[in-house]
Amino acid sequence: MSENVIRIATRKSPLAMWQAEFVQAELERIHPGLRVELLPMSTKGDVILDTPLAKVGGKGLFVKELEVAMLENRADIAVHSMKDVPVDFPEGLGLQVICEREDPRDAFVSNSYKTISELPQGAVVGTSSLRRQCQIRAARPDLVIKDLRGNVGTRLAKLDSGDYDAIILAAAGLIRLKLNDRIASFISAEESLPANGQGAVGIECRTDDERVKALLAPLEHLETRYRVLAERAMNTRLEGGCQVPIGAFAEIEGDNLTLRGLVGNPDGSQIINGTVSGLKTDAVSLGQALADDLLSRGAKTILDAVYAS
Ligand SMILES: NCc1[nH]cc(CCC(=O)O)c1CC(=O)O
Repeated sequence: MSENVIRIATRKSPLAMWQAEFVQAELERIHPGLRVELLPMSTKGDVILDTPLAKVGGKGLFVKELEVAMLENRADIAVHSMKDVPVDFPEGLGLQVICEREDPRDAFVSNSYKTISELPQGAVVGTSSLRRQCQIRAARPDLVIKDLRGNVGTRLAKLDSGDYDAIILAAAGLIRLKLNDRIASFISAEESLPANGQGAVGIECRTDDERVKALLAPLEHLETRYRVLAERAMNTRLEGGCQVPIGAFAEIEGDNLTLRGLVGNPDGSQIINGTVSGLKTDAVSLGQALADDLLSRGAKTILDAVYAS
């Protein structure tokens, strides 16, 4: 590989392309003379659209092909939404950089209503996220949750065609695609605790590629790293696949990190909440401690029941 080129493997969805082009522009800005090429590709997750995501094997489906491209040296880096990155990496690959986080909240999107509480009895809400479903049903058991797949544009088109009264999307994706005007309201973390890593972009590369690692280093945002490390550590300790409603959201003030976590069941009839605080440099152990706390207060029973079903 030429010394002056970095190749980015990316999914072809508009949001994935935005994220890859963002990293491309940042790298070219920081390193004059560096050429950054995009290698757009389809993943299994993009192809299987008719089956609920929770049933087809989950988030890893969106990253496998990108990882193979890096291992086969057809690409050097992959840019991911941290929310979609599985906790384990294949041998030889690692998450090198976490970039500054966009708004981590969920967004309420509707052409008729401003907030969840404005929705009439029995209204139909679109989301395929068990985390969102659990928290919405806990607050509003009357609402009907209907599966909603596809990229952001597809989901908005399904809302506009009248299949749903409202849909829930990550605010970050809408903001990045300049679709801010579709956000009827932001859903607070109290109403819907975000998913671990939501709104953050991470960059994966070969662990032995010192040239690429040095070029990527300036894109690192340390505060986001601590937050996402804490959130992911909680998920990892819970062994949370995407079959289980889990929320994890960290915030930092000064040197202090506060992590809120939640485990529930899909119908929202049970939710276990918890919070830990400590030094941001202890992000991983804080995440693990919160997971243990949730497990000891009922999360274990919920997780066992969900996995057995
Ligand atoms: N699950 C798909 C996905 N992965 C990342 C985002 C949004 C952007 C982000 O969280 O960084 C979305 C769409 C959504 O949840 O609405």
